[in-house]
Amino acid sequence: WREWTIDPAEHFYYIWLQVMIVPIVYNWVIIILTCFTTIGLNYLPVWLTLDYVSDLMYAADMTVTLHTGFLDQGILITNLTRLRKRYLHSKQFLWDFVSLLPTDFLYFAFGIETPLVRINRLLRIPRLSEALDRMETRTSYPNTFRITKLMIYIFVLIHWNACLYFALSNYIGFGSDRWVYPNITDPTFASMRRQYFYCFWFSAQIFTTVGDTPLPNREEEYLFMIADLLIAVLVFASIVGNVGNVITSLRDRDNVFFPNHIMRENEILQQLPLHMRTEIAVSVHLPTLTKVTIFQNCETSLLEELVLKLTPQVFSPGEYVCRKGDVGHEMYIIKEGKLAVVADDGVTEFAVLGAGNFFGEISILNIKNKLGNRRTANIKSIGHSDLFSLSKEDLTDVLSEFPAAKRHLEEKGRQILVKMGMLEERTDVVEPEAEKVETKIKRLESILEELQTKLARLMVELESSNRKMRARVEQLELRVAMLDTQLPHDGQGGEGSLGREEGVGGEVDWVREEAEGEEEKD
Ligand SMILES: Nc1ncnc2c1ncn2[C@@H]1O[C@@H]2COP(=O)(O)O[C@H]2[C@H]1O
Repeated sequence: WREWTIDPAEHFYYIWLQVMIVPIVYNWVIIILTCFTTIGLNYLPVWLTLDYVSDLMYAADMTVTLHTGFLDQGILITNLTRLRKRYLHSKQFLWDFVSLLPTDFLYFAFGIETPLVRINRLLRIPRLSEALDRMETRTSYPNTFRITKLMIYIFVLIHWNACLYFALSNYIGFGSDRWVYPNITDPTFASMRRQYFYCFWFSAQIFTTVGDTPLPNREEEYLFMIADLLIAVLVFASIVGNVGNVITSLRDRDNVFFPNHIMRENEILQQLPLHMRTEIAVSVHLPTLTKVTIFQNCETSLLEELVLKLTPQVFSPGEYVCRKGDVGHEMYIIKEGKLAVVADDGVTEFAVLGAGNFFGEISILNIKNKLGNRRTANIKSIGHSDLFSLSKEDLTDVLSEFPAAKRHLEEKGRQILVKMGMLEERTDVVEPEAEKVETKIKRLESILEELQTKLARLMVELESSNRKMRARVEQLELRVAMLDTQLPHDGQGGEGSLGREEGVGGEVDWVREEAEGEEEKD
Protein backbone atom coordinates (compact mmCIF):
# COMPACT_ATOMS: atom_id res chain seq x y z
CA TRP A 1 0.00 0.00 0.00
CA ARG A 2 3.05 2.22 0.23
CA GLU A 3 2.82 2.65 -3.53
CA TRP A 4 -0.89 3.39 -3.33
CA THR A 5 -1.93 6.74 -4.85
CA ILE A 6 -5.27 8.49 -5.10
CA ASP A 7 -6.65 10.43 -8.02
CA PRO A 8 -8.27 13.58 -6.53
CA ALA A 9 -11.01 13.27 -9.17
CA GLU A 10 -12.03 9.78 -8.06
CA HIS A 11 -15.02 9.02 -5.89
CA PHE A 12 -12.98 7.65 -2.98
CA TYR A 13 -11.29 11.00 -2.45
CA TYR A 14 -14.63 12.77 -2.46
CA ILE A 15 -16.05 10.34 0.12
CA TRP A 16 -12.95 10.69 2.28
CA LEU A 17 -13.35 14.47 2.30
CA GLN A 18 -16.96 14.04 3.42
CA VAL A 19 -15.83 11.72 6.21
CA MET A 20 -13.27 14.28 7.36
CA ILE A 21 -16.02 16.86 7.88
CA VAL A 22 -17.11 14.90 11.00
CA PRO A 23 -13.93 15.12 13.15
CA ILE A 24 -13.23 18.71 12.09
CA VAL A 25 -16.74 19.91 12.95
CA TYR A 26 -16.61 17.80 16.14
CA ASN A 27 -13.53 19.68 17.31
CA TRP A 28 -14.98 23.05 16.35
CA VAL A 29 -18.12 22.39 18.39
CA ILE A 30 -16.96 20.30 21.33
CA ILE A 31 -13.65 21.88 22.36
CA ILE A 32 -15.37 25.12 23.35
CA LEU A 33 -18.51 23.37 24.67
CA THR A 34 -16.50 22.15 27.60
CA CYS A 35 -16.56 25.72 28.94
CA PHE A 36 -19.77 24.34 30.45
CA THR A 37 -17.75 22.46 33.00
CA THR A 38 -20.61 20.22 34.08
CA ILE A 39 -21.15 19.09 30.48
CA GLY A 40 -17.40 18.55 30.12
CA LEU A 41 -16.90 16.58 33.28
CA ASN A 42 -20.11 14.54 33.25
CA TYR A 43 -19.35 13.10 29.81
CA LEU A 44 -15.57 13.06 30.12
CA PRO A 45 -15.04 9.43 28.92
CA VAL A 46 -17.20 10.13 25.85
CA TRP A 47 -15.28 13.29 24.98
CA LEU A 48 -11.89 11.64 25.50
CA THR A 49 -12.84 8.69 23.28
CA LEU A 50 -14.19 10.96 20.56
CA ASP A 51 -11.12 13.21 20.87
CA TYR A 52 -8.71 10.36 20.18
CA VAL A 53 -10.85 8.90 17.41
CA SER A 54 -10.77 12.32 15.76
CA ASP A 55 -6.97 12.43 16.24
CA LEU A 56 -6.67 9.07 14.50
CA MET A 57 -8.74 10.39 11.61
CA TYR A 58 -6.55 13.49 11.42
CA ALA A 59 -3.48 11.25 11.14
CA ALA A 60 -5.17 9.07 8.50
CA ASP A 61 -6.07 12.24 6.60
CA MET A 62 -2.42 13.25 6.47
CA THR A 63 -1.60 9.84 4.96
CA VAL A 64 -4.37 10.27 2.38
CA THR A 65 -3.12 13.75 1.47
CA LEU A 66 0.42 12.40 1.13
CA HIS A 67 -0.81 9.81 -1.38
CA THR A 68 -3.07 12.14 -3.35
CA GLY A 69 -1.93 12.92 -6.89
CA PHE A 70 -1.98 16.40 -8.38
CA LEU A 71 -2.21 17.85 -11.85
CA ASP A 72 0.88 19.33 -13.44
CA GLN A 73 0.16 20.90 -16.84
CA GLY A 74 -2.96 18.78 -17.02
CA ILE A 75 -1.10 15.54 -16.25
CA LEU A 76 -1.87 13.60 -13.08
CA ILE A 77 1.32 13.13 -11.09
CA THR A 78 1.33 9.90 -9.11
CA ASN A 79 5.03 9.55 -8.45
CA LEU A 80 5.22 9.07 -4.66
CA THR A 81 8.56 10.81 -4.26
CA ARG A 82 7.17 13.91 -5.99
CA LEU A 83 3.94 13.71 -4.00
CA ARG A 84 5.82 13.44 -0.74
CA LYS A 85 8.15 16.31 -1.61
CA ARG A 86 5.27 18.52 -2.63
CA TYR A 87 3.20 17.82 0.50
CA LEU A 88 6.08 18.14 2.95
CA HIS A 89 7.02 21.51 1.47
CA SER A 90 3.48 22.84 1.40
CA LYS A 91 1.73 25.15 3.85
CA GLN A 92 -0.98 22.54 4.18
CA PHE A 93 1.50 20.16 5.78
CA LEU A 94 2.43 22.80 8.32
CA TRP A 95 -1.21 23.36 9.28
CA ASP A 96 -1.90 19.61 9.37
CA PHE A 97 1.17 18.97 11.47
CA VAL A 98 0.48 21.73 14.01
CA SER A 99 -3.16 20.64 14.25
CA LEU A 100 -2.00 17.19 15.34
CA LEU A 101 0.67 18.19 17.88
CA PRO A 102 -0.01 16.20 21.08
CA THR A 103 -0.95 19.24 23.16
CA ASP A 104 -3.01 16.87 25.35
CA PHE A 105 0.11 16.47 27.49
CA LEU A 106 -0.73 19.94 28.79
CA TYR A 107 -3.59 18.25 30.70
CA PHE A 108 -0.90 17.28 33.19
CA ALA A 109 -0.15 20.94 33.77
CA PHE A 110 -3.66 22.47 33.60
CA GLY A 111 -5.89 19.58 34.59
CA ILE A 112 -8.32 17.44 32.56
CA GLU A 113 -11.09 20.06 32.80
CA THR A 114 -9.24 22.41 30.41
CA PRO A 115 -9.91 20.94 26.96
CA LEU A 116 -8.87 24.24 25.42
CA VAL A 117 -5.36 22.75 25.31
CA ARG A 118 -6.61 20.98 22.16
CA ILE A 119 -7.42 24.27 20.43
CA ASN A 120 -4.78 23.54 17.76
CA ARG A 121 -7.18 20.89 16.36
CA LEU A 122 -9.19 23.75 14.89
CA LEU A 123 -6.38 24.40 12.39
CA ARG A 124 -7.75 21.65 10.11
CA ILE A 125 -10.27 24.18 8.81
CA PRO A 126 -8.79 24.34 5.21
CA ARG A 127 -9.65 20.66 4.79
CA LEU A 128 -13.21 21.44 5.83
CA SER A 129 -13.51 24.19 3.23
CA GLU A 130 -12.09 21.85 0.56
CA ALA A 131 -14.72 19.26 1.45
CA LEU A 132 -17.51 21.82 1.41
CA ASP A 133 -16.34 23.26 -1.93
CA ARG A 134 -16.37 19.79 -3.46
CA MET A 135 -19.84 19.17 -2.11
CA GLU A 136 -21.03 22.45 -3.52
CA THR A 137 -19.83 21.58 -7.02
CA ARG A 138 -21.41 18.13 -6.90
CA THR A 139 -24.76 18.83 -5.31
CA SER A 140 -27.86 19.19 -7.47
CA TYR A 141 -29.12 21.93 -5.12
CA PRO A 142 -26.24 24.40 -4.87
CA ASN A 143 -28.36 27.26 -3.55
CA THR A 144 -29.93 25.21 -0.77
CA PHE A 145 -26.44 23.98 0.05
CA ARG A 146 -25.07 27.52 0.29
CA ILE A 147 -27.86 28.69 2.57
CA THR A 148 -27.43 25.61 4.80
CA LYS A 149 -23.69 26.20 4.98
CA LEU A 150 -24.26 29.80 6.00
CA MET A 151 -26.72 28.74 8.70
CA ILE A 152 -24.21 26.21 10.05
CA TYR A 153 -21.47 28.86 10.19
CA ILE A 154 -23.81 31.18 12.07
CA PHE A 155 -24.82 28.35 14.39
CA VAL A 156 -21.16 27.62 15.23
CA LEU A 157 -20.53 31.31 15.84
CA ILE A 158 -23.51 31.64 18.19
CA HIS A 159 -22.45 28.41 19.89
CA TRP A 160 -18.94 29.77 20.54
CA ASN A 161 -20.33 33.02 21.83
CA ALA A 162 -22.73 31.16 24.11
CA CYS A 163 -19.84 29.14 25.57
CA LEU A 164 -17.71 32.27 26.05
CA TYR A 165 -20.66 34.04 27.71
CA PHE A 166 -21.00 31.16 30.14
CA ALA A 167 -17.25 31.20 30.83
CA LEU A 168 -17.32 34.97 31.42
CA SER A 169 -20.33 34.61 33.71
CA ASN A 170 -18.43 31.96 35.63
CA TYR A 171 -15.44 34.31 35.90
CA ILE A 172 -17.57 37.27 37.04
CA GLY A 173 -19.76 35.11 39.26
CA PHE A 174 -23.06 33.47 38.29
CA GLY A 175 -26.04 35.66 39.27
CA SER A 176 -23.84 38.53 40.46
CA ASP A 177 -25.83 40.95 38.26
CA ARG A 178 -28.66 40.84 35.72
CA TRP A 179 -26.36 40.50 32.71
CA VAL A 180 -24.45 37.32 33.68
CA TYR A 181 -25.86 33.80 33.77
CA PRO A 182 -28.18 33.39 36.79
CA ASN A 183 -27.01 31.56 39.87
CA ILE A 184 -26.52 27.89 38.99
CA THR A 185 -27.42 26.83 42.49
CA ASP A 186 -30.93 27.98 41.67
CA PRO A 187 -32.65 24.72 40.57
CA THR A 188 -34.32 26.51 37.61
CA PHE A 189 -30.91 27.28 36.11
CA ALA A 190 -28.95 24.31 37.36
CA SER A 191 -29.58 21.76 34.64
CA MET A 192 -27.02 21.34 31.86
CA ARG A 193 -29.66 21.73 29.20
CA ARG A 194 -30.96 24.98 30.74
CA GLN A 195 -27.43 26.35 31.00
CA TYR A 196 -26.74 25.71 27.34
CA PHE A 197 -30.10 26.86 26.00
CA TYR A 198 -30.09 30.07 28.06
CA CYS A 199 -26.60 30.98 26.85
CA PHE A 200 -27.43 30.07 23.24
CA TRP A 201 -30.57 32.21 23.38
CA PHE A 202 -28.63 35.12 24.90
CA SER A 203 -25.95 34.85 22.22
CA ALA A 204 -28.48 34.50 19.38
CA GLN A 205 -30.21 37.68 20.57
CA ILE A 206 -26.98 39.65 20.28
CA PHE A 207 -26.02 38.24 16.87
CA THR A 208 -29.41 38.73 15.35
CA THR A 209 -29.22 42.32 16.70
CA VAL A 210 -32.57 41.89 18.43
CA GLY A 211 -30.96 43.80 21.29
CA ASP A 212 -33.30 42.51 23.98
CA THR A 213 -30.49 41.47 26.32
CA PRO A 214 -29.97 42.91 29.82
CA LEU A 215 -27.71 45.97 29.98
CA PRO A 216 -24.11 45.24 30.95
CA ASN A 217 -22.86 46.52 34.31
CA ARG A 218 -19.16 45.78 34.41
CA GLU A 219 -16.40 46.73 32.01
CA GLU A 220 -15.79 43.09 31.02
CA GLU A 221 -19.46 42.82 30.15
CA TYR A 222 -19.33 46.00 28.09
CA LEU A 223 -16.25 44.75 26.20
CA PHE A 224 -17.95 41.44 25.52
CA MET A 225 -21.06 43.20 24.23
CA ILE A 226 -19.07 45.63 22.06
CA ALA A 227 -17.09 42.80 20.47
CA ASP A 228 -20.29 40.84 19.93
CA LEU A 229 -22.12 43.74 18.36
CA LEU A 230 -19.24 44.39 15.98
CA ILE A 231 -19.26 40.74 14.95
CA ALA A 232 -23.04 40.90 14.70
CA VAL A 233 -22.77 43.66 12.11
CA LEU A 234 -20.48 41.45 10.04
CA VAL A 235 -22.78 38.47 10.45
CA PHE A 236 -25.73 40.55 9.36
CA ALA A 237 -23.84 41.86 6.33
CA SER A 238 -22.71 38.38 5.34
CA ILE A 239 -26.26 37.03 5.65
CA VAL A 240 -27.59 39.80 3.43
CA GLY A 241 -24.73 39.36 0.95
CA ASN A 242 -24.97 35.58 0.76
CA VAL A 243 -28.71 35.47 0.46
CA GLY A 244 -28.50 38.18 -2.19
CA ASN A 245 -26.01 36.04 -4.13
CA VAL A 246 -28.23 33.02 -3.88
CA ILE A 247 -31.20 34.98 -5.18
CA THR A 248 -29.16 36.32 -8.10
CA SER A 249 -27.90 32.88 -9.01
CA LEU A 250 -31.44 31.49 -8.70
CA ARG A 251 -32.46 34.05 -11.27
CA ASP A 252 -29.77 32.90 -13.72
CA ARG A 253 -30.12 29.30 -12.68
CA ASP A 254 -29.14 28.06 -16.12
CA ASN A 255 -25.73 29.58 -15.77
CA VAL A 256 -24.85 28.19 -12.34
CA PHE A 257 -23.68 24.74 -13.27
CA PHE A 258 -23.99 24.65 -17.00
CA PRO A 259 -22.26 21.42 -17.98
CA ASN A 260 -20.89 22.48 -21.33
CA HIS A 261 -19.57 25.88 -20.38
CA ILE A 262 -17.48 26.18 -23.52
CA MET A 263 -20.43 25.97 -25.86
CA ARG A 264 -22.24 28.31 -23.53
CA GLU A 265 -19.34 30.74 -23.68
CA ASN A 266 -19.53 30.78 -27.47
CA GLU A 267 -23.30 31.21 -27.40
CA ILE A 268 -23.00 34.12 -25.02
CA LEU A 269 -20.24 35.68 -27.12
CA GLN A 270 -22.43 35.44 -30.21
CA GLN A 271 -24.97 37.71 -28.52
CA LEU A 272 -22.44 40.51 -28.08
CA PRO A 273 -21.68 43.25 -30.60
CA LEU A 274 -18.76 42.33 -32.86
CA HIS A 275 -16.43 44.89 -31.37
CA MET A 276 -17.03 43.71 -27.82
CA ARG A 277 -16.76 40.06 -28.90
CA THR A 278 -13.40 40.80 -30.46
CA GLU A 279 -12.22 42.61 -27.34
CA ILE A 280 -13.20 39.69 -25.09
CA ALA A 281 -11.78 37.04 -27.40
CA VAL A 282 -8.57 39.02 -27.76
CA SER A 283 -8.08 39.50 -24.04
CA VAL A 284 -8.81 35.82 -23.35
CA HIS A 285 -7.03 34.12 -26.25
CA LEU A 286 -4.38 36.50 -27.50
CA PRO A 287 -1.73 35.44 -24.96
CA THR A 288 -2.02 31.90 -26.34
CA LEU A 289 -1.86 32.99 -29.96
CA THR A 290 1.23 35.07 -29.43
CA LYS A 291 2.96 31.95 -28.12
CA VAL A 292 2.35 30.20 -31.45
CA THR A 293 5.44 30.63 -33.60
CA ILE A 294 3.60 31.05 -36.90
CA PHE A 295 1.53 33.94 -35.63
CA GLN A 296 4.24 35.66 -33.63
CA ASN A 297 5.08 38.33 -36.20
CA CYS A 298 1.57 38.99 -37.42
CA GLU A 299 -0.18 42.30 -37.05
CA THR A 300 -2.59 42.62 -34.15
CA SER A 301 -5.50 43.35 -36.49
CA LEU A 302 -5.00 40.02 -38.22
CA LEU A 303 -4.68 38.21 -34.91
CA GLU A 304 -7.91 39.83 -33.82
CA GLU A 305 -9.56 38.42 -36.88
CA LEU A 306 -8.10 35.02 -36.11
CA VAL A 307 -9.19 34.81 -32.47
CA LEU A 308 -12.82 35.13 -33.47
CA LYS A 309 -12.47 31.98 -35.55
CA LEU A 310 -10.96 29.80 -32.83
CA THR A 311 -13.14 27.23 -31.08
CA PRO A 312 -11.99 26.08 -27.63
CA GLN A 313 -11.95 22.32 -27.05
CA VAL A 314 -11.01 20.29 -23.99
CA PHE A 315 -9.58 16.75 -24.03
CA SER A 316 -9.21 14.33 -21.12
CA PRO A 317 -6.18 12.15 -20.39
CA GLY A 318 -5.80 9.38 -22.97
CA GLU A 319 -8.37 10.87 -25.34
CA TYR A 320 -7.49 10.95 -29.07
CA VAL A 321 -7.76 14.32 -30.80
CA CYS A 322 -7.35 12.73 -34.22
CA ARG A 323 -6.46 9.35 -35.63
CA LYS A 324 -4.25 8.47 -38.56
CA GLY A 325 -6.31 8.08 -41.74
CA ASP A 326 -9.22 10.33 -40.67
CA VAL A 327 -10.11 13.08 -43.10
CA GLY A 328 -8.77 16.36 -41.67
CA HIS A 329 -11.24 19.19 -41.23
CA GLU A 330 -9.38 21.41 -38.77
CA MET A 331 -6.01 22.19 -37.26
CA TYR A 332 -5.34 22.67 -33.55
CA ILE A 333 -3.37 25.10 -31.40
CA ILE A 334 -2.42 23.95 -27.90
CA LYS A 335 -3.39 26.43 -25.19
CA GLU A 336 -2.49 24.24 -22.21
CA GLY A 337 -1.50 20.64 -21.59
CA LYS A 338 0.59 18.04 -23.35
CA LEU A 339 -0.26 15.82 -26.31
CA ALA A 340 1.70 12.98 -27.87
CA VAL A 341 2.10 11.93 -31.49
CA VAL A 342 1.68 8.18 -31.01
CA ALA A 343 2.02 5.09 -33.14
CA ASP A 344 -0.96 2.85 -33.85
CA ASP A 345 -0.24 0.84 -30.68
CA GLY A 346 -1.14 4.01 -28.74
CA VAL A 347 1.99 3.71 -26.59
CA THR A 348 5.04 4.51 -28.73
CA GLU A 349 5.50 8.26 -28.71
CA PHE A 350 7.12 9.97 -31.71
CA ALA A 351 6.90 13.46 -30.27
CA VAL A 352 5.32 15.39 -27.43
CA LEU A 353 3.63 18.70 -28.16
CA GLY A 354 3.05 21.39 -25.51
CA ALA A 355 1.51 24.83 -25.01
CA GLY A 356 2.01 27.11 -28.04
CA ASN A 357 2.55 24.19 -30.48
CA PHE A 358 0.09 23.39 -33.26
CA PHE A 359 -0.78 20.29 -35.27
CA GLY A 360 -3.22 18.93 -37.81
CA GLU A 361 -2.11 21.28 -40.59
CA ILE A 362 -0.80 18.65 -43.04
CA SER A 363 -4.11 17.08 -43.99
CA ILE A 364 -5.86 20.39 -44.53
CA LEU A 365 -3.14 22.31 -46.37
CA ASN A 366 -2.97 20.09 -49.45
CA ILE A 367 0.69 19.32 -48.85
CA LYS A 368 1.08 16.42 -51.24
CA ASN A 369 1.65 13.24 -49.30
CA LYS A 370 0.88 9.59 -49.58
CA LEU A 371 -2.30 9.92 -47.50
CA GLY A 372 -3.80 12.83 -49.44
CA ASN A 373 -6.10 14.87 -47.20
CA ARG A 374 -6.02 12.30 -44.40
CA ARG A 375 -4.39 12.60 -40.99
CA THR A 376 -0.80 11.43 -41.02
CA ALA A 377 -0.58 10.56 -37.31
CA ASN A 378 -2.50 9.77 -34.14
CA ILE A 379 -2.57 12.58 -31.58
CA LYS A 380 -3.39 11.63 -28.00
CA SER A 381 -3.90 13.94 -25.02
CA ILE A 382 -1.51 12.94 -22.23
CA GLY A 383 -3.23 14.82 -19.42
CA HIS A 384 -6.07 17.31 -19.57
CA SER A 385 -5.52 19.64 -22.46
CA ASP A 386 -7.09 22.86 -23.69
CA LEU A 387 -6.93 23.34 -27.44
CA PHE A 388 -8.21 25.78 -29.99
CA SER A 389 -9.42 24.36 -33.27
CA LEU A 390 -9.44 26.27 -36.52
CA SER A 391 -11.55 24.93 -39.38
CA LYS A 392 -10.10 24.33 -42.85
CA GLU A 393 -12.19 27.14 -44.36
CA ASP A 394 -11.20 29.64 -41.67
CA LEU A 395 -7.57 28.62 -41.93
CA THR A 396 -7.64 29.11 -45.71
CA ASP A 397 -9.22 32.54 -45.22
CA VAL A 398 -6.66 33.57 -42.66
CA LEU A 399 -3.68 32.19 -44.57
CA SER A 400 -4.63 34.15 -47.67
CA GLU A 401 -3.79 37.18 -45.52
CA PHE A 402 -0.75 35.64 -43.80
CA PRO A 403 1.48 34.40 -46.64
CA ALA A 404 4.44 34.12 -44.27
CA ALA A 405 2.43 31.98 -41.86
CA LYS A 406 1.30 29.84 -44.78
CA ARG A 407 4.88 29.22 -45.88
CA HIS A 408 5.87 28.42 -42.29
CA LEU A 409 3.01 25.96 -41.89
CA GLU A 410 3.76 24.26 -45.19
CA GLU A 411 7.43 24.07 -44.40
CA LYS A 412 6.80 22.52 -41.00
CA GLY A 413 4.37 20.05 -42.56
CA ARG A 414 6.91 19.10 -45.24
CA GLN A 415 9.63 18.60 -42.63
CA ILE A 416 7.40 16.19 -40.72
CA LEU A 417 6.48 14.36 -43.90
CA VAL A 418 10.13 14.08 -44.94
CA LYS A 419 10.94 12.69 -41.48
CA MET A 420 8.21 10.12 -41.86
CA GLY A 421 9.13 9.43 -45.50
CA MET A 422 5.64 10.32 -46.60
CA LEU A 423 6.34 13.35 -48.76
CA GLU A 424 5.62 12.88 -52.46
CA GLU A 425 8.73 14.03 -54.33
CA ARG A 426 8.59 17.77 -54.74
CA THR A 427 9.91 17.71 -58.33
CA ASP A 428 7.21 15.21 -59.30
CA VAL A 429 4.69 17.51 -57.87
CA VAL A 430 5.94 20.86 -59.02
CA GLU A 431 7.17 20.10 -62.54
CA PRO A 432 4.03 18.71 -64.14
CA GLU A 433 2.22 21.69 -62.70
CA ALA A 434 4.69 24.09 -64.33
CA GLU A 435 4.53 22.10 -67.54
CA LYS A 436 0.78 22.28 -67.63
CA VAL A 437 0.82 26.03 -67.17
CA GLU A 438 3.33 26.49 -69.99
CA THR A 439 1.38 24.40 -72.52
CA LYS A 440 -1.77 26.23 -71.54
CA ILE A 441 -0.09 29.56 -72.21
CA LYS A 442 1.20 28.36 -75.58
CA ARG A 443 -2.24 27.10 -76.59
CA LEU A 444 -3.79 30.37 -75.53
CA GLU A 445 -1.17 32.28 -77.53
CA SER A 446 -1.85 30.32 -80.73
CA ILE A 447 -5.61 30.77 -80.27
CA LEU A 448 -5.04 34.47 -79.83
CA GLU A 449 -2.96 34.59 -83.04
CA GLU A 450 -5.70 32.81 -84.99
CA LEU A 451 -8.29 35.16 -83.63
CA GLN A 452 -6.19 38.16 -84.60
CA THR A 453 -5.87 36.88 -88.21
CA LYS A 454 -9.59 36.29 -88.44
CA LEU A 455 -10.28 39.72 -87.09
CA ALA A 456 -7.93 41.31 -89.67
CA ARG A 457 -9.71 39.47 -92.51
CA LEU A 458 -13.09 40.51 -91.28
CA MET A 459 -11.94 44.10 -91.14
CA VAL A 460 -10.71 43.94 -94.73
CA GLU A 461 -13.98 42.36 -95.89
CA LEU A 462 -15.98 44.95 -94.07
CA GLU A 463 -14.04 47.74 -95.68
CA SER A 464 -14.35 46.33 -99.23
CA SER A 465 -18.07 45.69 -98.91
CA ASN A 466 -18.43 49.24 -97.63
CA ARG A 467 -16.60 50.50 -100.61
CA LYS A 468 -18.79 48.45 -103.02
CA MET A 469 -21.96 49.56 -101.39
CA ARG A 470 -20.92 53.14 -101.67
CA ALA A 471 -20.05 52.64 -105.42
CA ARG A 472 -23.36 50.92 -106.09
CA VAL A 473 -25.34 53.66 -104.38
CA GLU A 474 -23.49 56.24 -106.51
CA GLN A 475 -24.19 54.22 -109.64
CA LEU A 476 -27.85 53.98 -108.84
CA GLU A 477 -28.08 57.66 -108.12
CA LEU A 478 -26.46 58.34 -111.51
CA ARG A 479 -28.94 56.13 -113.32
CA VAL A 480 -31.88 57.64 -111.57
CA ALA A 481 -30.63 61.05 -112.66
CA MET A 482 -30.22 59.86 -116.28
CA LEU A 483 -33.65 58.27 -116.34
CA ASP A 484 -35.16 61.42 -114.95
CA THR A 485 -33.86 63.38 -117.92
CA GLN A 486 -35.16 60.78 -120.49
CA LEU A 487 -38.52 60.29 -118.77
CA PRO A 488 -41.29 59.82 -121.54
CA HIS A 489 -44.46 61.77 -121.30
CA ASP A 490 -46.86 58.76 -121.43
CA GLY A 491 -46.30 57.30 -118.04
CA GLN A 492 -47.30 53.56 -118.85
CA GLY A 493 -44.68 52.49 -121.47
CA GLY A 494 -42.00 54.37 -119.64
CA GLU A 495 -42.84 52.68 -116.40
CA GLY A 496 -42.75 49.19 -117.97
CA SER A 497 -39.47 49.72 -119.77
CA LEU A 498 -37.92 51.30 -116.67
CA GLY A 499 -38.95 48.38 -114.60
CA ARG A 500 -37.46 45.82 -116.97
CA GLU A 501 -34.24 47.74 -117.72
CA GLU A 502 -33.61 48.45 -114.10
CA GLY A 503 -34.37 44.93 -113.18
CA VAL A 504 -32.05 43.41 -115.78
CA GLY A 505 -29.29 46.00 -115.35
CA GLY A 506 -29.51 45.62 -111.56
CA GLU A 507 -29.20 41.85 -111.78
CA VAL A 508 -26.26 42.05 -114.10
CA ASP A 509 -24.52 44.57 -111.85
CA TRP A 510 -25.21 42.53 -108.78
CA VAL A 511 -23.83 39.38 -110.33
CA ARG A 512 -20.72 41.22 -111.40
CA GLU A 513 -20.22 42.83 -108.04
CA GLU A 514 -20.60 39.49 -106.32
CA ALA A 515 -18.02 38.07 -108.65
CA GLU A 516 -15.72 40.95 -107.89
CA GLY A 517 -16.20 40.43 -104.20
CA GLU A 518 -15.30 36.79 -104.55
CA GLU A 519 -12.24 37.65 -106.53
CA GLU A 520 -11.14 39.96 -103.76
CA LYS A 521 -11.77 37.37 -101.15
CA ASP A 522 -9.63 34.90 -103.01
N1 LIG B 1 6.51 13.45 -35.93
C1 LIG B 1 5.68 14.46 -35.70
N2 LIG B 1 6.04 15.49 -34.90
C2 LIG B 1 5.20 16.50 -34.64
N3 LIG B 1 3.97 16.59 -35.17
C3 LIG B 1 3.55 15.61 -35.98
C4 LIG B 1 4.38 14.50 -36.29
N4 LIG B 1 3.69 13.70 -37.12
C5 LIG B 1 2.50 14.27 -37.32
N5 LIG B 1 2.40 15.42 -36.66
C6 LIG B 1 1.24 16.33 -36.58
O1 LIG B 1 0.13 15.49 -36.34
C7 LIG B 1 -0.90 15.87 -37.22
C8 LIG B 1 -1.89 14.80 -37.57
O2 LIG B 1 -2.79 15.35 -38.50
P1 LIG B 1 -2.21 16.01 -39.85
O3 LIG B 1 -1.68 14.93 -40.69
O4 LIG B 1 -3.25 16.91 -40.40
O5 LIG B 1 -1.01 16.92 -39.32
C9 LIG B 1 -0.13 16.26 -38.47
C10 LIG B 1 1.02 17.06 -37.90
O6 LIG B 1 0.63 18.36 -37.60
